[in-house]
Amino acid sequence: MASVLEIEDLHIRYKTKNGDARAVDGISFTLEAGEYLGLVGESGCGKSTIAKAIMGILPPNGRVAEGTIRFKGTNLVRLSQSEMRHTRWRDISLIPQSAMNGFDPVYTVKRQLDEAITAHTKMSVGERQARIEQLFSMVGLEAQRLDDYPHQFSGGMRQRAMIAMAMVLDPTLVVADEPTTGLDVIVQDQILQRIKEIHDRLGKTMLLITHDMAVVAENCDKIAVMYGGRIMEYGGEDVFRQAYHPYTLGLCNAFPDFDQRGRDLISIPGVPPSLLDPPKGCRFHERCPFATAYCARVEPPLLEVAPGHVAACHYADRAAEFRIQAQDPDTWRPAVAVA
Ligand SMILES: Nc1ncnc2c1ncn2[C@@H]1O[C@H](COP(=O)(O)OP(=O)(O)OP(=O)(O)O)[C@@H](O)[C@H]1O
Repeated sequence: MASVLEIEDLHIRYKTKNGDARAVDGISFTLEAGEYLGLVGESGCGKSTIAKAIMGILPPNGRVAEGTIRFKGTNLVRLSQSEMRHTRWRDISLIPQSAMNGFDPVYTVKRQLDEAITAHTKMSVGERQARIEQLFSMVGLEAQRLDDYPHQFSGGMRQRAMIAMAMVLDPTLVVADEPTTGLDVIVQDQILQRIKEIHDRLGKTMLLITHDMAVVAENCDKIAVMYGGRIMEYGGEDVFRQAYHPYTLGLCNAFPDFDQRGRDLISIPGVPPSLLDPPKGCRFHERCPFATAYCARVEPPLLEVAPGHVAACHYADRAAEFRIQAQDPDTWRPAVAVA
């Protein structure tokens, strides 16, 4: 049987006045039914672009230049706008960033859920009412709030309602793109908990996009680490526990609560590369404390480092040594000059 989502050698470009930004530059990954993948990486590495391409909502200056996005075997890249409209929400839905979620302020939340059901199904009034009440209960909203307008909800409640909207047509795949942005920490936890419950109880296939390593470590069973438009490391929970890529090691160092070591946070020096003209060789070499001249010249392929675990580092065989050195702040202090 076909995988739920199979992305192969995906390249996405944005036209800008300074040239094409290669936001996604040769990415492949697969999501099997019921998997929960966390896509993590610093701001600007291309995470949201992947979400938009899956949903078929790239902005006008963005395009898939190469590669395929297969949903249950169908290449979404080849679908017409109207075919994609049919797939969106019914088969694949999006939980967007809470700061910019998509309710219309002039209609009640119930009416907006009802319209989504009416547009895609032939349910009777009674069936629709029952479905909406079930969705409200699933996301932890009280039924007496059904007739409220979006502005009568708190930010956290609106995001719960947004999760209900994403689930309204019982899609196979749910993409959550930074779903807790702008919410306070306690509400963030509650929202992530709800999403995880939906995954666990309904067996939904999910893709969670976030820059927060701790969120991915807590929620997801598969992890992809992105940098500069490419995947640097991919696998199960071991991606964080037994990282092979120096970038993953650097990200783990930079996050609080990520482990119980009670250590100081260490940030990765420098900034991510420009995607208008990405560096030659390994995209991370300019910030990597372990890089050599070879890294600046030759791009490392993603190779298996352990069963079900791949990493794109020429020196993955030295990972045990890197893991120890990466815990020393001095390792990350100087900008690394590569001859
Ligand atoms: N509409 C656009 N036009 C031009 N360039 C864009 C556009 N949208 C994104 N980009 C560029 O594409 C790259 C990837 O952006 P994207 O939003 O996918 O990254 P991200 O990892 O999701 O970042 P963030 O966490 O900040 O949302 C960035 O360099 C960004 O500047």
